[in-house]
Amino acid sequence: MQQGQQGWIAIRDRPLRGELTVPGDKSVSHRAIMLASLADGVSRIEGFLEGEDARATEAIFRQLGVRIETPEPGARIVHGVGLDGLRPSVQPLDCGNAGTAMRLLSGLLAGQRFDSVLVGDASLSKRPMRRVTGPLARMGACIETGPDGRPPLRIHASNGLQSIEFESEVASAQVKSALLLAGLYANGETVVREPQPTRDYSERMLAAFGWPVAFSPGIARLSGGHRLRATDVAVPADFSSAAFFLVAATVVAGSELRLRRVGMNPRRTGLLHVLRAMGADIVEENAGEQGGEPVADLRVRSAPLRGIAVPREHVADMIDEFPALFVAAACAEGTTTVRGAAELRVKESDRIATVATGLRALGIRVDETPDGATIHGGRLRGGVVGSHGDHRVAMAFAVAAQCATDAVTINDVANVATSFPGFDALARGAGFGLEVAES
Ligand SMILES: O=C(O)C1=C[C@@H](OP(=O)(O)O)[C@@H](O)[C@H](O)C1
Ligand SMILES: C=C(OP(=O)(O)O)C(=O)O
Repeated sequence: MQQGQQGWIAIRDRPLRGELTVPGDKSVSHRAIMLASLADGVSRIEGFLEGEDARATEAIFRQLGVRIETPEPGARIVHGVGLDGLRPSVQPLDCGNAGTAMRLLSGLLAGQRFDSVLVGDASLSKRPMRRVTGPLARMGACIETGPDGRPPLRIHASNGLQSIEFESEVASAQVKSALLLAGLYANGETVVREPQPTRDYSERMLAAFGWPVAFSPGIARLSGGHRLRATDVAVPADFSSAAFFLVAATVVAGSELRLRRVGMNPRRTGLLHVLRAMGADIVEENAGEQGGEPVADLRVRSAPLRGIAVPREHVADMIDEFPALFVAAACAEGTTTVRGAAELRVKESDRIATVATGLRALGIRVDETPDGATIHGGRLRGGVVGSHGDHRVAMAFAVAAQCATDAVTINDVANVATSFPGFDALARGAGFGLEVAES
């Protein structure tokens, strides 16, 4: 372990058992703070993710003059300032590790009558921003990027935005949401079309806050000139956090876990279809609704997996689940192929390369392609892997360790707190062998 880094030593312990609730959805938490801040009136958010990414968004809105109270952990009371009530910040706005914060804010701040600067951590500072600044410029926004279209973003005061019809080349909810948020401030109708449908939380939540928005899979449209009305938001548990437990309980023999009240938005549950096609035993129970989102308890029992070709139509619906899926594929019999997932190369790390490198270190053959990989299932052995500062890669290797023959040391895991604070304790409680090691 490198000096000053936090890591894990993970080892197979016992079958995973019990019931657990994973923390609130990150995508919904970001959006709840944003829309509640721009609304007229006071909104209460329940199930807010107490992770660094969502808290970065919260801190930014405080900096922009919004009063946000924390009556108890996981709850927020947001005193909305109305569409034009934000105040400029002299200090840069720090998005930390959160691509969602930076991209959505670029659209929202492009409509303000003041300048803003958005910065991020080392990982976020390497991620591409032209995908949002390009179309926003067509709407009349003036945004300077760092070299090569990377952060920081200097957003100049708006002189008024014009709506556009935009055909996105990448399937990205962040791009779509940035343009819709800019569209709140634009003249006319903003239309976004996507090559594959992506998560529709912005559209659903805008509608819940009373803004007329028309959307169906792959297209969203709204016009400027309305107001947002304060609304209470109940954030469901994050499917992407549940994913690590779905895979772990599937691959560790003798396991049975129940994950309570997991968000089941169909644009998020691609992994469920793929794991089932590989042979997983996952049952949905108590299906219901929470805050306008479908939720269900997921009961998962261990089952042997076989490799498959992941259908391309599921890729966008499981874009954050590939580190976990790669581990499932490593434990499966036969080969699993992933294609059409080049977006993985521009996440918190290059997730194709970082997961492939770690799996190879644990004895698994992985052949990379520019837009995916072929994973040859086999016997995982112990070893040392790095997360490359990527929360989902760290958690995926904690899962991999539960079916490895020896201990796996996972370096650089502090970033897990961005999306899943308390993962290690929850995982240990379910039966993971997982110790924190500090150098
Ligand atoms: O809109 C969102 O909340 C998100 C969209 C996805 O990113 P892209 O839009 O870049 O695919 C996803 O990877 C990210 O974790 C959250
Ligand atoms: C890609 C992710 O988030 P973001 O883009 O917000 O950094 C993620 O959480 O896996």
